[in-house]
Amino acid sequence: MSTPPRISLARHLNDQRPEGSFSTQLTASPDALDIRVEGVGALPARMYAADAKKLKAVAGPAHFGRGTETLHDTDVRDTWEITADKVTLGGVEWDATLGQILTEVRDDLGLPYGSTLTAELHGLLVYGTGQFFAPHQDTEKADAMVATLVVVLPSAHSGGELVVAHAGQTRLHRPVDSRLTFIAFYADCRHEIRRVRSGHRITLVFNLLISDAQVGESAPDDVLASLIADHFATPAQPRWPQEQTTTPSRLVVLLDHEYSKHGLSRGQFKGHDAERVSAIRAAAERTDCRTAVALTKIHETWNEGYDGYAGDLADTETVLSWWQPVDEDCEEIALRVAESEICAPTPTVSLNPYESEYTGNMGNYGNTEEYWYRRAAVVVWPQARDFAVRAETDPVRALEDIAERLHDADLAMRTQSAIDARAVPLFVRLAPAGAFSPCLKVASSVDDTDLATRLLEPFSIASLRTDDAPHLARAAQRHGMSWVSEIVASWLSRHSFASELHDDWTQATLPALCDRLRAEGAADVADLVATRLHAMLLAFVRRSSSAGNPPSRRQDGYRHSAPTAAVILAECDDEALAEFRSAVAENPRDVTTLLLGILAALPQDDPIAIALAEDTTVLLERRITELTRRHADWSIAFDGCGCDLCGRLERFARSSESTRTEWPLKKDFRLHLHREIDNAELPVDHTTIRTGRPFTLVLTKKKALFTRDAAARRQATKDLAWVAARR
Ligand SMILES: O=C(O)CCC(=O)C(=O)O
Ligand SMILES: [Fe+2]
Repeated sequence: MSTPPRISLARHLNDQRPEGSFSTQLTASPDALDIRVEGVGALPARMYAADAKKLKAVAGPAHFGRGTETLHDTDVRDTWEITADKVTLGGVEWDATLGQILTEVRDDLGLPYGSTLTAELHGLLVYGTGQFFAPHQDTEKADAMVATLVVVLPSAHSGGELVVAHAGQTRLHRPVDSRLTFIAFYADCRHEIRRVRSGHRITLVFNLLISDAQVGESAPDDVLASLIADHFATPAQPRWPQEQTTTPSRLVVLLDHEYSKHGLSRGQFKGHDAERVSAIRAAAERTDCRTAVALTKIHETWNEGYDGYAGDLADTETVLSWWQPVDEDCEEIALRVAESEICAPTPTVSLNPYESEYTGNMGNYGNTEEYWYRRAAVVVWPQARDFAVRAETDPVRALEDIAERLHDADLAMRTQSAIDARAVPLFVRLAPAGAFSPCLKVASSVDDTDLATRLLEPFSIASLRTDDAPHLARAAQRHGMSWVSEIVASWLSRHSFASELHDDWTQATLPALCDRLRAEGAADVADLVATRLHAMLLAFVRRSSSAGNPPSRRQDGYRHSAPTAAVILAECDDEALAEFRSAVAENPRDVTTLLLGILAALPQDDPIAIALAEDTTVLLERRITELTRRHADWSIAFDGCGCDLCGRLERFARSSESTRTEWPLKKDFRLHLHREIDNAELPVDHTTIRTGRPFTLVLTKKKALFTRDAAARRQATKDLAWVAARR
């Protein structure tokens, strides 16, 4: 199998590695610098134990930073510190000497030619015998801080070496006796001050700040450009024999140094990262690709080696957590990238993880070690796949972007979104909150009705807001009324009619949405939405009234959906109202609960309220008559499922004399009757006597039937009076 282009690319970038290093060491004559310390006075060019003693007398124990905290712990850092405000640097030649040193440091570290470094004194440190600073990274205190500069002052000592590590390499810095020794290193490199064995190590520590650090233009690199083009043209290597792979959507080139978001935004690249970034950008431009700077989180799981064998990489996951495309705003994202999209000139394993975890005894899996890293990266993707790449990274924003551009009726964009088959299925899968409006905007602007359907179908009515009205109107114009009708039907079908979401949407949004649609000249769309909901309302009434629906559940449903029904009826025409009235007349069971709720939700003088009040009155009067029970009348209204057994139960229930009956019945029949009685909430005791074959079902009417009906009658009478008072 041939080498994947991304691997050749990593090798190529390594070959191109410029001379820039992660640390450097220079010296100057001690005469170049005069130092005064408050409380001590001028320091001699060469210091001895007595000078160190004086310095310690005005110094405090040094602290170190961890996250946002400042800590003191002599197991981590054991040294004396004099803060910068107590130290004055001077000398006729000092500025010139430092300026020269900083230019050399810039070039040695491989920082862009043309950029300027400035040194900001952080403090003066005194390490006595046994003192040290454990391995650590310096916090980049200012946005522009790229490196740390240490000036070791002439003072005899042994030990106290400064060791700097980066990307698997370490370098040991020992000062040059009787000179000022300048050691500079990138602030993200781990470094330590080894224990001082004798004498005193005395240093000045500076933060190095960079300005004018824009990445320079690189001469186009033909090899790089053709490798990038190959990467996007070559399907990923299959991970198992039959795997169907596609060509990668992006290339993620991992950088070697660590950066803050701010540093990346400002293009403050360190060492050979700077060259790499500019070379990649130049090559990307030549291959019609776009680029972004990004931050990644990498999680590696290693199987532990045994018997001296190295472990192997069991699993790795890389997530882009933040990015900033060129000339655009930055954005927090969360996108998993495939291994086949990653180019790592420096392997992640040779860097320092920010967290690690060892898991022993994993049964079959052996022991594993897990590591987490943060790495900066440059992301490259073909202009032609811009939409798909952005859609995956941030679907909502990508759509908004397209929607914006479509607004200008940009024909090119229109065709692009229409043909971009890679992206649309993604929205359908994600249907993220917030994507609805941009999807609707796009759908209202493309001629491809099929694409419009695919974009909008996955959503529910709950996503449709009043502000979407103009776009819905436009989409209706473009794709036709039967298209809107289908789309609206599918949005509405996502929730059942009396569900909370449905109710909330109808009550909060429907009236204003219909108003807006009418104002936009799309009354037909408003009517369509209202008609669809009206049809759902009628179906709900029919469904609710079925005999199998327990009365208490039916009443609850009616009580809940009455305000929604009122809103729907208010949007409908006379014909629709007439239909509703006849549906109510045909399905009278408990429907007064619905009607009373609707009346309560409407103003008294509303024509709908007036019409429905009439129906309510008729139904309540009829109900009061039904509930008026003669003394010792034991009849109970019941209609069963229509089967013979239910017929027999109905005769028993409706009989005004019969109060108890015993039916020897097989188990299935008994079960059916138990269920029917419970469902209808009949005031009838139903127990089984478990003797003989078959067992006997005993039905006994409960006295509660009299109190129950009396209470219902009182309530109906009250309701009737309430309706009358409103008229
Ligand atoms: O003392 C030094 O040389 C450097 C100390 C250091 O690493 C720091 O202040 O962060
Ligand atoms: Fe440090």
